[in-house]
Amino acid sequence: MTHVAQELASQPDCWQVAAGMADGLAHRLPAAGERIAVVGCGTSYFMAQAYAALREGSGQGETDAFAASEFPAGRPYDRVVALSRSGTTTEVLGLLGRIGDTTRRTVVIGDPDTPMAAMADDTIVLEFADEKSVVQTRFATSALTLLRAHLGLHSDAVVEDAQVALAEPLPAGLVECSQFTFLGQGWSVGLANEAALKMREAALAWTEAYPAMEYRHGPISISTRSTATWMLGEAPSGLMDEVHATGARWVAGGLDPLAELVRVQRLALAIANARGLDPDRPRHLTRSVILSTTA
Ligand SMILES: N[C@@H]1[C@@H](O)[C@H](O)[C@@H](COP(=O)(O)O)O[C@@H]1O
Repeated sequence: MTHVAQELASQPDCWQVAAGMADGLAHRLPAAGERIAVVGCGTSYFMAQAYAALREGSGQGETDAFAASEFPAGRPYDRVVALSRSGTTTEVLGLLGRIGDTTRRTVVIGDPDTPMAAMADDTIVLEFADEKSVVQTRFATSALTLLRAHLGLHSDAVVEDAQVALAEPLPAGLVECSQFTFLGQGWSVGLANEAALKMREAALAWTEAYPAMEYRHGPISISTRSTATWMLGEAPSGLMDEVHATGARWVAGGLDPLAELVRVQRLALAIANARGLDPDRPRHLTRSVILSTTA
């Protein structure tokens, strides 16, 4: 079994551990009313997008998400929350070094013995969710689960949904599709972006991701009979019919969107397998990107 397959399958257990940590860490996570930015690269950025939408939606305070390389200068945040499995990603280190001392730096990382920990005011380590693989699954979803639980938006039902996502057969015929589009709304937009990234990283699949309503404004034009359009979370009314009219396959499930992401991770591995790819050795990728110049 590949590392990524093993790590992917441990997500229900990891989410339970992560959610169980939320109360004990409450004083170290953003308090209601704080103005925060949440940052990361790749998968960690997409988790940041999801968390920002959840926190804003819950009325806990202004929350902006940025790819670490795009963090704007001069914004007066109370706190920056950086997500990074490796704790070594150059763009995150660069921004932690740039921000002024009036902004608190909280990092959520997988490995304590890393440069990011040394640059932070507070380091939350999710060692139990760290991974051997290049392609991230459980670290990112566990970090999001911790943050989601801190907002009071996690329940055991999410873990049960993840178990269902691991046990149920994948929707028939998806492995043969030639193009995949993932759609989300609110916090699941970040998850749709992550779903698309997983399919690219592990399976070299042509994937796109959009906010569900944006899909109607142009991207739907590439839809064909060999497209799969996968909605994470509840679909806007009428969208399924519009997708069906293009001949594409529509996929949607009643699971929590984070558990739906687990189904997509499984699909990515199934496609990698069908194409003879090793998802533990994804093309052109490394576990962490360390650049010689700071973005
Ligand atoms: N190929 C990896 C991505 O899969 C990962 O999401 C990103 C962020 O890594 P980290 O969370 O360690 O900062 O780094 C690289 O780009």
